Amino acid sequence: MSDQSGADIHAHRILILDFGSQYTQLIARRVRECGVYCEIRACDVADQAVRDFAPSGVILSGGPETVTDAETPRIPAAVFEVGVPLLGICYGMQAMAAQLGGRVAPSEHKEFGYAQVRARGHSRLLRDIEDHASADGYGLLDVWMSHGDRVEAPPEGFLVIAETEAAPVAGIGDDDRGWYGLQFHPEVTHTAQGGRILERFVREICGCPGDWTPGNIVEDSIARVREQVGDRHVVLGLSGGVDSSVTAALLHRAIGDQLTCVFVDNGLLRQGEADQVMATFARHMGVRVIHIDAEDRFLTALSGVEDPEEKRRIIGNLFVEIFDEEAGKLQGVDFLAQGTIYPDVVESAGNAGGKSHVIKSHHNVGGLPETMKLKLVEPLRELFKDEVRRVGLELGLPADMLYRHPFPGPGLGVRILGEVHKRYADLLRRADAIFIEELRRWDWYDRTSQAFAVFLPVRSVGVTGDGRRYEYVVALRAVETVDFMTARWAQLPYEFLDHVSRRIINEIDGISRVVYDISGKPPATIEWE
Ligand SMILES: Nc1ncnc2c1ncn2[C@@H]1O[C@H](COP(=O)(O)OP(=O)(O)OP(=O)(O)O)[C@@H](O)[C@H]1O
Ligand SMILES: O=c1[nH]c(=O)c2[nH+]cn([C@@H]3O[C@H](COP(=O)(O)O)[C@@H](O)[C@H]3O)c2[nH]1
Ligand SMILES: NC(=O)CC[C@H](N)C(=O)O
Ligand SMILES: [Mg+2]
Repeated sequence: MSDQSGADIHAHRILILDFGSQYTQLIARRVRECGVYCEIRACDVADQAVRDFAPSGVILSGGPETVTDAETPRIPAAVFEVGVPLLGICYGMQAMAAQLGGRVAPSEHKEFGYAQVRARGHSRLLRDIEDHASADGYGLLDVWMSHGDRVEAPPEGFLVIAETEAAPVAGIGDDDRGWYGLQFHPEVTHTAQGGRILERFVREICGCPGDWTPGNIVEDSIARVREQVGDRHVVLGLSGGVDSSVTAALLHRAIGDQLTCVFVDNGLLRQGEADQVMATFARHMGVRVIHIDAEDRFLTALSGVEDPEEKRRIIGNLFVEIFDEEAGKLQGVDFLAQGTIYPDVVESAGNAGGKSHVIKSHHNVGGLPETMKLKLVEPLRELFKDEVRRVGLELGLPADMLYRHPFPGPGLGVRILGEVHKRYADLLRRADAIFIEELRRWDWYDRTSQAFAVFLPVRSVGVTGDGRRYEYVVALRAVETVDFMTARWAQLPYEFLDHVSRRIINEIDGISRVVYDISGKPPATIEWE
């Protein structure tokens, strides 16, 4: 497709081959941050597909396998034949080395986490990029490693461009062909100069101009949606959260009146959510929104159910059942749109390779019933949250909507531990509203990425006035994160926590104790269930 100036915005494109790394999407994201369009394909993609893609460069991801074992993934021959620059990362470099005649072997010296690399300044890839200079003329880089195998000898034509104590060949390069390998991971934020290294590769070495911007992403998504949907109609599950709001704005722009949004009040929403959604979309943006009050249906279906995955499945199924019913009442609806984004997909192990572990079946991915009749439209499926927000700004959505904390589709259903009861949901809604109100008042809302209260169905003794109370416990959770894949607990001031705790216990009969969650992700997750 073309942008307004008529230039083909896909003319320069990077192909990323996925060998099963947890970080493949991060590579894609960093490449896009350089303003360069890219796509991920499985590592066993057909040779013809590589040629058809016509990449300006290819990046080979890391992966869990050992290249010297039998039947482990190999790089398709076409990758070496299309004559463009290559960058192998970790397994990608090891596979490159092995296939081009170098030597790779499992090593006694495994490196996981921080390492310091000595980079030799002569390669085009690493030239002038360093965190510190060493006395003997090497550039020193602070990087992040995760490997047990290593390259022992580079293939012919390659020079060693980086080394560590444990990996004498931590980087290889052939400037003539623009072929490189790095044992460390430039795509993770712990590799301080990683962004620069990837930018050097895609912009300078592959020659991509960097014109892949949020504006172009919007134009491209609109074109794809129009092509997919044609003249049929789409029902969109609109929660009022960031992802479905951006999806709604995008679809509204792409297909106008062919879009109907369905907002489901499942009885597990935040305080005041329904009014807010109807006001923003139906009244101000002129989008058609149907408001369904389904509290009883959800609470009845959840009665007696304690297991979090089971609760997600029930909630996801009911959502789709309701979308199906509403679609049936309208004319010509073939599609269901959802604001699914990449972390929902990877944590439910729904990614292309399917090699990641299931952490939680996010209701909109793993929780979908097999009998669903509607086809999915998910234009944000490959983006991370912060990219979604940039797309939303581009679409003109108000910043206070885009910078709202995310709220999971199963809502309070996974914030009430174990069985869900209406009384618990009502108590939790009030505690949560106090917490959020105070975060805003103390100017902490925008300094945390997600904050909420969790209902613990255990009772604890308290004393108010001279009376005994034997009531429930609420945990407060606040985290800082960029992409919600990893997170730190927020170091909220003690005075603030003290104030919130008092308000919750004093104002809400039925809660006698408040605790603060100090677990990171990993090893914990953001939600408690
Ligand atoms: N109450 C709801 N009514 C209709 N659809 C919903 C509702 N809750 C969730 N969904 C659908 O499920 C998708 C995933 O929910 P999720 O909470 O991950 O995203 P979101 O609500 O759009 O954004 P955010 O992550 O900011 O909360 C939504 O994008 C939306 O399509
Ligand atoms: O739509 C959703 N359906 C779900 O089932 C679900 N579970 C977690 N989340 C949200 O995902 C992000 C990461 O959460 P976790 O660290 O708890 O997995 C956080 O932002 C969570 O709120 C969900 N969102
Ligand atoms: N992160 C990776 O790509 C690891 C590659 C290979 N499995 C090793 O241990 O060296
Ligand atoms: Mg949500």
